[in-house]
Amino acid sequence: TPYMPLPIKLLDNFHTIKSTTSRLHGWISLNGDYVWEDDGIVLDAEKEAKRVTDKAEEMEVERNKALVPPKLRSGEFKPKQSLGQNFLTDQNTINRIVNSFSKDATRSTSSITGLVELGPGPGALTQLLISKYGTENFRCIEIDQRSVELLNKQYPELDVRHMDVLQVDYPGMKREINGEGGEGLAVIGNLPYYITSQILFALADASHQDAIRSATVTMQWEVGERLVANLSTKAYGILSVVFQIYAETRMHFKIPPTVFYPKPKVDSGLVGLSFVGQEVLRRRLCGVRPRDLRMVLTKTFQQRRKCVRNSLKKLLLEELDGDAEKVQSVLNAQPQLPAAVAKLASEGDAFAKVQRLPEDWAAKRPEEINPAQFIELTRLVYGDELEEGGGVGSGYELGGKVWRKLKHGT
Ligand SMILES: C[S@@+](CC[C@H](N)C(=O)[O-])C[C@H]1O[C@@H](n2cnc3c(N)ncnc32)[C@H](O)[C@@H]1O
Repeated sequence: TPYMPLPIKLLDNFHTIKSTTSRLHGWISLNGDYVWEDDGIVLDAEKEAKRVTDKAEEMEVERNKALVPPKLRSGEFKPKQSLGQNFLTDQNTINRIVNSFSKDATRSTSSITGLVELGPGPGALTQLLISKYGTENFRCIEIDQRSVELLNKQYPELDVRHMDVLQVDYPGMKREINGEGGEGLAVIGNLPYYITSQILFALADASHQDAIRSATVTMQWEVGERLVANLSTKAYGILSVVFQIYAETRMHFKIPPTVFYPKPKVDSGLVGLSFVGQEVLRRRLCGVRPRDLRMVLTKTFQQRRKCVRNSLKKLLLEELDGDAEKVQSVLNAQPQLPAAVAKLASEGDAFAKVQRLPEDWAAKRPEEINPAQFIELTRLVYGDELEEGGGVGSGYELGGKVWRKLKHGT
């Protein structure tokens, strides 16, 4: 259908087809049909890819021209500050957010099979999402009864759930839409900023069970900066470490206060997260338990100016029943990577390649330790679930609620 998202992944494949044989074997048209070389059609792959992209964007612009953000009659829907209600009023920004969502959600697969909007409010994003994806596989989560009523009236087919976004059972919702073992959900939302971190941590937990594939969400600019922060910067902290282990993160663009009503006092950013999924996550953690990682991160970043030796000493004393000698020997250890991680590193895996702790790790501050190294630091303090032969122990659960218990902002 003309409303199908552009199959970016398929276009990637399409390039691959050309590069391996230096001749074009096939191409994909806008409606998802393949045409094979055998059909007698030979095209310039890059030109065709560009043509398809341009055409899709042109159609998108045309289609969205008819849309305007919902106008609320005065007195009908007074924004509540306590619920973080800052409504989008600019259709161009709405289009850009939804376009970024489509890209994030189709990075590893060609189509979106289940989507969830967090906090639809009066429906600025909802309207465009329905026009692109329909209502069947779409769920909205909203705590404000007024919004639920408004959306029910406007889109009777749409499933709007009147509930707290922090109580969503994502694995259950995924099963409901896509069945057992189906694709993870794609999440979108202009979030209520007062619970941003908690929402994100709940998504990380859900990704333990492959319930979430991607999230494209607005947040306060500074929080977004923390998610994508590089090592040794002021913004680097728990959010950076967790989400750079659990996902690929990207800052799509900055959003000024002027496109919201009422105008927030801060700049916003649209962040895209593509969760790596259970299999890659298990490989990255290689037997380390997420709840232990959480403890190490909390202890070290609580005292971000202190070196790791000092901030972990108390924790180690507790773990090692007060045996100061053992604590010293851990703090002086030069740990090797587990064989499975070393193998990945030697094969060029970008994450594993930087996973080994440096010699002077104990003298470093937490902001100097990269996300992969935090996994090794946790292994050192708490051990892991690896068996004799180096395999991951049976019964090794990633966990249901691990991250979401963290206090907001830490
Ligand atoms: C920033 S507004 C976005 C509204 C709309 N999507 C837009 O872009 O114009 C955040 C929305 O989240 C809703 N909300 C706030 N706290 C919530 C919670 N705990 N659970 C579910 N929804 C919540 C608010 O009622 C509001 O509609």
